[in-house]
Amino acid sequence: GLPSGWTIKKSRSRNRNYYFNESTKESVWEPPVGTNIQKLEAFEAQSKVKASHLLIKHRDSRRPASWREDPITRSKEDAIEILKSHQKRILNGEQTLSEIASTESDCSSAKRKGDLGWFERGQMQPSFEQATFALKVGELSDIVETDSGVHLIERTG
Ligand SMILES: N=C(N)NCCC[C@H](NC(=O)[C@@H]1CCC/C1=C/[C@H](COP(=O)(O)O)NC=O)C(N)=O
Repeated sequence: GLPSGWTIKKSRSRNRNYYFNESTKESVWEPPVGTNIQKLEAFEAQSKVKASHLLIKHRDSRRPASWREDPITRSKEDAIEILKSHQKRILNGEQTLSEIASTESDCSSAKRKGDLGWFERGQMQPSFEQATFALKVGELSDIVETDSGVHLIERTG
């Protein structure tokens, strides 16, 4: 929604967006004249997502250890079977992802019921990011593989 020649940049120092004009090289905090504010707000809204996840690691994980088990020696196939059993219980409403993640997730986020907080593109491993941004708020992913292991993801924001 910006006039041509302008781009949005992320200011690290003040954790907010600013607007940069490629030709004049000027930076401004407020959207330049001619910006379609509705479109800009829609774009900025979908740039961050909030999610919780349940991670089951295996012996080929980039770090085959966790708060709950060290070392982790299960095979990737076994990790997928374990995650499928959790997926079934979540899908039939027996348990929530948060409840299971608290005791079963091999990520330190287990202490926060699997919550990873808000994140933007470029922060998580590509397959995890892609899967999360494809979810609607409240939706549960299918099994997602990353170098960390295998995950179920619930988008919460
Ligand atoms: N911004 C937030 N909240 N934290 C930084 C996350 C860094 C990011 N992490 C991941 O992509 C894995 C997969 C999705 C969640 C995640 C968690 C990993 C999984 O455990 P590990 O393989 O590291 O032992 N534990 C922490 O990082 C990365 N680019 O490596």
